[in-house]
Amino acid sequence: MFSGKTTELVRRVRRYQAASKLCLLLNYKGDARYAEAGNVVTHDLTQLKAHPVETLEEAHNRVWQYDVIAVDEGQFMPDLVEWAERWANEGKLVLVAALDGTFKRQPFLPVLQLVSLAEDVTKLKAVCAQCHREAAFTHRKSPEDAVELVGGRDKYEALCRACHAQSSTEMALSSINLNSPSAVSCMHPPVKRKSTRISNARRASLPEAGRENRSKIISNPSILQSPSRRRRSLQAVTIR
Ligand SMILES: Nc1ncnc2c1ncn2[C@@H]1O[C@H](COP(=O)(O)OP(=O)(O)O)[C@@H](O)[C@H]1O
Ligand SMILES: Cc1cn([C@H]2C[C@H](O)[C@@H](COP(=O)(O)O)O2)c(=O)[nH]c1=O
Repeated sequence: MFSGKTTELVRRVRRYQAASKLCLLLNYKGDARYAEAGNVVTHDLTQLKAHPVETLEEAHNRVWQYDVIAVDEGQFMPDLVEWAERWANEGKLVLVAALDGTFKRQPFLPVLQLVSLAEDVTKLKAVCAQCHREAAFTHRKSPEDAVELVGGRDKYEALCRACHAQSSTEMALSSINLNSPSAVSCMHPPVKRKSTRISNARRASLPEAGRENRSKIISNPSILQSPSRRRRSLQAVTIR
């Protein structure tokens, strides 16, 4: 999120409109964040009139009138692949802005399927809200676990690899109530693992309560997955 997907979609639609192309802009109906229902709105509040839908099929009976079909929030369209591919095969120019991954860095599968069907793919990045490097990932700041949770700055921030890993670990730690027997019983017996040892600086930053119990918790490798901050980024290159 915050990488400029909607900004780029709006830029391209306006450019085609300037070239007298008829453009249909579709947005996700479930995104009721903004007063003007259905409009596509960027995080810096640029707006463009759009048609709200829950599925792309809902728009099919009007698509014939347009040259360009632009879809925002493509990750929420359950029939994204089927209709984007069909309209493209019918000669429409189809533009899709979508998240490729969830807040857990899991794939939004239809979006990744579309990558192999598309002629062009642009992956945009935001600025890491913590360290100001390039940010390719989204961190959810609130505790909800469902994949779909509409929100903006109130619930999400863009983070780089290292800051995302660190924030996810901190969320996992803070979600464990140290006084709860169930939290304790789900832990593995403490294992000495060099790579998961907590530093004195990190220990000092933890809340007073339960500080001595933290070493038990971080010995559970499923909870602590933070890579070293020195780890390099993963760069993927696809060749067609
Ligand atoms: N961490 C951030 N990195 C980059 N841009 C940000 C960030 N936080 C807020 N913004 C603002 O968000 C705008 C991009 O918004 P938008 O196009 O809606 O992004 P997306 O659709 O990818 O979420 C930027 O132009 C900038 O003004
Ligand atoms: C990462 C992630 C995001 N969402 C939601 C949050 C926003 O409503 C949209 C993304 O909007 P943007 O145009 O990219 O700013 O998706 C979600 O439901 N689940 C997630 O994992």
